[in-house]
Amino acid sequence: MTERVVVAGAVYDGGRLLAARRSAPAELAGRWELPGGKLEPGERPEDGLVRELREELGVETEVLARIPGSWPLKPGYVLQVWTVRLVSGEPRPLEDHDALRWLGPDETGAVDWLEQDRPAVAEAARLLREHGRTTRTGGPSRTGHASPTDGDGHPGDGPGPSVRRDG
Ligand SMILES: Nc1nc2c([nH]c(=O)n2[C@H]2C[C@H](O)[C@@H](COP(=O)(O)OP(=O)(O)OP(=O)(O)O)O2)c(=O)[nH]1
Repeated sequence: MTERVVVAGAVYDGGRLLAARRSAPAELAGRWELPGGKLEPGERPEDGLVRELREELGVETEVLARIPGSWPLKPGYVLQVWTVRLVSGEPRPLEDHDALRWLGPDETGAVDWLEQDRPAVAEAARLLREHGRTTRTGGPSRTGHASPTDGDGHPGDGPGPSVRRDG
């Protein structure tokens, strides 16, 4: 049996990771996940992920890199995860979710993730922490500009509530 792939995004913006709380089905409702959905037959994973994030959250995204691994879900389905950069739009819980949260790399333990998402979330947080040390990702960049190349950056200047500057 070929397994069907569920593609999910570790969506980054302003040095934080997006968590989405499922509203359905009943057995998953209330638990947090990386947003995404089922890949259509013949669809490239990167294309499917951009499509799902547009449908579910109303945002445009750019897929960055695969987080190595493949995690079993319900029988016949596996989860694969990519890091994703938010390009434009403000994520809204349009489908499948009833709440969204931006979490700093040291805050990912604040929500009750689905078990199957935990390894990818841990790796996404690690990458975010590592990346945050070498680039200025502290300030929110949800307006679409993502080239913090000049100026001092002052990562704490923006309204982002949960950005840590240490480390
Ligand atoms: N999107 C997503 N689904 C996950 C994750 N972890 C996990 O167990 N799942 C499960 C929940 C669902 O049973 C399945 C994904 O289905 P979905 O309902 O999000 O997919 P979809 O948007 O394509 O919806 P549909 O075709 O069923 O209408 O995988 C995750 O991190 N992201």
